Amino acid sequence: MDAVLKSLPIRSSSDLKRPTQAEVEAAIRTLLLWTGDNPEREGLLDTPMRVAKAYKEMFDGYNKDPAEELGRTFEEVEGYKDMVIERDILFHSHCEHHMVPIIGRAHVGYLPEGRVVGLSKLARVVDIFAHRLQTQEAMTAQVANTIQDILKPKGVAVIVEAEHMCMAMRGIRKQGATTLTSTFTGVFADSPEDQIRFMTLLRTSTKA
Ligand SMILES: Nc1nc2c(ncn2[C@@H]2O[C@H](COP(=O)(O)OP(=O)(O)OP(=O)(O)O)[C@@H](O)[C@H]2O)c(=O)[nH]1
Ligand SMILES: [Zn+2]
Repeated sequence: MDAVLKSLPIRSSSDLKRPTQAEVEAAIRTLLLWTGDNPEREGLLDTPMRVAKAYKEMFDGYNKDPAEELGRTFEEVEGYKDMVIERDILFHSHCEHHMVPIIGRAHVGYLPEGRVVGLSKLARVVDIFAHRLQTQEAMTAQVANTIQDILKPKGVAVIVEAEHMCMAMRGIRKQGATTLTSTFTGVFADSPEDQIRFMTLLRTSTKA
């Protein structure tokens, strides 16, 4: 549990009182009134309950510890010394400013140092951080730094590209604009050559 709390972007659990289901549903009912709709009409009667359930699922990253996902490692495959890259990891997150979706993909690579991790675990780490309120910069750094700290490879490279619905659906209303962020740790941090190789491999495709 301590490890979970350490990885959370919040102060400390003692500062926070988790609301009851009834309190959450009342808050959602207030939001329904804020839209101008009538929470008593038939179609909206169960909406507070459904939204509370949906929030539990969309924000389940607060209850998960990325260290657990990265804890099970395998000995490096003999003879393989190069980068391991999992690209096009699709994710959904929510921006911490407006609580509306961020939709994008993450590309995660690392240079193994003795141990490798199951490929799905890289995507799980992305999802854990995506399922919290985020800025794209923070999420990118959290994914890279967590893999670096727990797996301790020679280096980690993470690139995230995403569309922020708060820029598409409201405010400036620029549909299709995407934000690119990157974090390079370990040997990647000081090696433009490795960063370029990572980006070159990301663009490499054997698909027709
Ligand atoms: N750096 C960064 N900014 C973000 C991210 N998600 C949303 N934002 C921006 O956060 C800013 C919040 O700006 P504010 O002026 O406080 O809020 P606002 O009046 O709703 O801003 P507008 O979106 O310009 O209408 C906006 O410029 C958003 O585009 C993110 O992941 N990273
Ligand atoms: Zn936003």
